[in-house]
Amino acid sequence: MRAPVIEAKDVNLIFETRDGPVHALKDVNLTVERGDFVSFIGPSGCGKTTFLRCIAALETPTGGDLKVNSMSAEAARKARSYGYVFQAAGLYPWRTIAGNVKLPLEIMGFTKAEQEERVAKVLSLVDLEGFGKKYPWQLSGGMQQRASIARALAFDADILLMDEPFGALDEIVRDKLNEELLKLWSATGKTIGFVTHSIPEAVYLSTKIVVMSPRPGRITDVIESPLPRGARPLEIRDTPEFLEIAHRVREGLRAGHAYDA
Ligand SMILES: Nc1ncnc2c1ncn2[C@@H]1O[C@H](COP(=O)(O)OP(=O)(O)OP(=O)(O)O)[C@@H](O)[C@H]1O
Repeated sequence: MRAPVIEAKDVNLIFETRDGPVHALKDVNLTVERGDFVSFIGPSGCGKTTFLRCIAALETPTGGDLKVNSMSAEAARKARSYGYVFQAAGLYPWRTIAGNVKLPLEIMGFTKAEQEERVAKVLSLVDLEGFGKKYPWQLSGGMQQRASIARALAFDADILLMDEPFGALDEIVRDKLNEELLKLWSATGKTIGFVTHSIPEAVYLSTKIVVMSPRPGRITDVIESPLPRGARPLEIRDTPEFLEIAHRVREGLRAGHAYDA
């Protein structure tokens, strides 16, 4: 049996706002195992980002229990258990690509030689060899996002948290990055938590799809994908198995809305 990396038991998070309490997460129960690729999908406000932020100890649940690598989320953050990729690449324009990727390593006190070695390794993992000396503005949006993935991978955390990393990119670039991300995931064996609004993206990438609904933010379905683990050709999206899972996700999203009405 694979080891659990994320274990959420009855996790609740209520934000106290001026307009009253907002139940961003209600009774969330989820186990993510080592090497899983988990997508969180659901309409705006269903708590996808909040849950990812709880895993990263950027938010604290108001109830329940959340373990990351068998520790509290706070301890896992201190142990540098995860890299985080945001929707916007967020690269510093005054630093080169290598300089951006290196930044967390500088902060963590890696030696210069280790920094160089790791930067070369992760830039090659995201297919950006030869671009280390360029500045962010010299790269396309897709390449910038690959650089931000490299930065999140630089210190070799075994969990990668990605909050709609490809949401702002056009579909062709997104397809290519999805394909590359799956290759990277198979090559590294990382556990990935991935927020998306796109059904095809969630189904194409994931071993587990978590369907969520808003008001209160909650999980309405967890789908274990029968598609093969590892690299998947983009054409898999035309197979009956793929379309069947996509249908189940769509039904889950629709059911969540019905509950809302
Ligand atoms: N810091 C905060 N203070 C108050 N309310 C918040 C805070 N962060 C999130 N919320 C509320 O919690 C709910 C869940 O928000 P969250 O951003 O997690 O949803 P989401 O599913 O990621 O949405 P989107 O797809 O738009 O990013 C929303 O109602 C949001 O307004």
